[in-house]
Amino acid sequence: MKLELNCVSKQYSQDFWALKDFSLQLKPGVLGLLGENGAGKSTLMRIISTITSATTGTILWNGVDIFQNPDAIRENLGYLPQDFGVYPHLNAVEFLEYMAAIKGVHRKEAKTRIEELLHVVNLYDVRKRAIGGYSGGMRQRIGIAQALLNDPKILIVDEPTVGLDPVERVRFRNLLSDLSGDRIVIFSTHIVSDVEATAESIAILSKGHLLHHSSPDELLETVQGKVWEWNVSSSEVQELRKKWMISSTVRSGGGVLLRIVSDESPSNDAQLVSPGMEDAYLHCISSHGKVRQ
Ligand SMILES: Nc1ncnc2c1ncn2[C@@H]1O[C@H](COP(=O)(O)OP(=O)(O)OP(=O)(O)O)[C@@H](O)[C@H]1O
Repeated sequence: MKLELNCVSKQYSQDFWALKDFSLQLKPGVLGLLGENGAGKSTLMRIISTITSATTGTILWNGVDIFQNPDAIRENLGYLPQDFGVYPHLNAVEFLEYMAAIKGVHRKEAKTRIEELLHVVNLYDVRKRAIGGYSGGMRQRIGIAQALLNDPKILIVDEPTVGLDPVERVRFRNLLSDLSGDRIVIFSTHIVSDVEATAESIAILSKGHLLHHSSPDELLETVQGKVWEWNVSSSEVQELRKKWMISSTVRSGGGVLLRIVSDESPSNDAQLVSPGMEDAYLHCISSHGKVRQ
């Protein structure tokens, strides 16, 4: 099972490329697609889902060109878009039956599958309640259930954790991780901690360019020996921001504990500390700061 993206680009206007020469090979497991707002994540996901066409490049699903032959990927695809809308008056079972009909899943098969999926996403007990009364996290879980109706080999979820409270976020990313198995799961987010725990590989996208693709450990390795903590007084912080890349500030005692990503020690008083994923992401984005369309 292999999804190969070769130099995929999307041009929206004469001088604006939302995606430029994006190349990646994907195998089963969770890919965390990390990038700020406007980085091009949704554009990429819509292209893979064959909803939007690419301007140039190719995507091969098990060797078959999906732009020439979109059905090859569509029948293997589950997609949860960012702006997933539900029918508030339907209950979970009615909604999933409706979605199964649209996807052409046979009625009898759909019944068993829906029952099974309601357990997987932990909504079985509330299956008869109107979806309009569900919390944000419950809605995202019904969204995942609809994306899984055809037991897809590729599951694409676009910023599913936006608006979820911390408990629901953890529950949702654990669910994605459980679902990966022999599937390719592509999970986009701008929240670093979302991908840290669940993704087998992380792709960092910025201004339409793929900046980095590796395992989480390899990404962390890029900032090994470059993360420092330094206690300063709060009046110094603003000035230090101009000079150093500060990944976090924490009030401590009368001062502020800065976390700085830098090749060199910012001060004799600074201490080298273990890097975190947030530091690595920041380092990656800023060291490619000159990337432009
Ligand atoms: N249909 C469109 N026409 C013109 N520009 C578009 C269109 N869709 C997206 N864009 C622009 O392309 C860029 C990438 O958008 P995209 O939605 O792919 O980013 P994203 O990483 O998913 O961001 P977000 O997290 O905000 O959804 C943005 O600057 C966006 O404004």
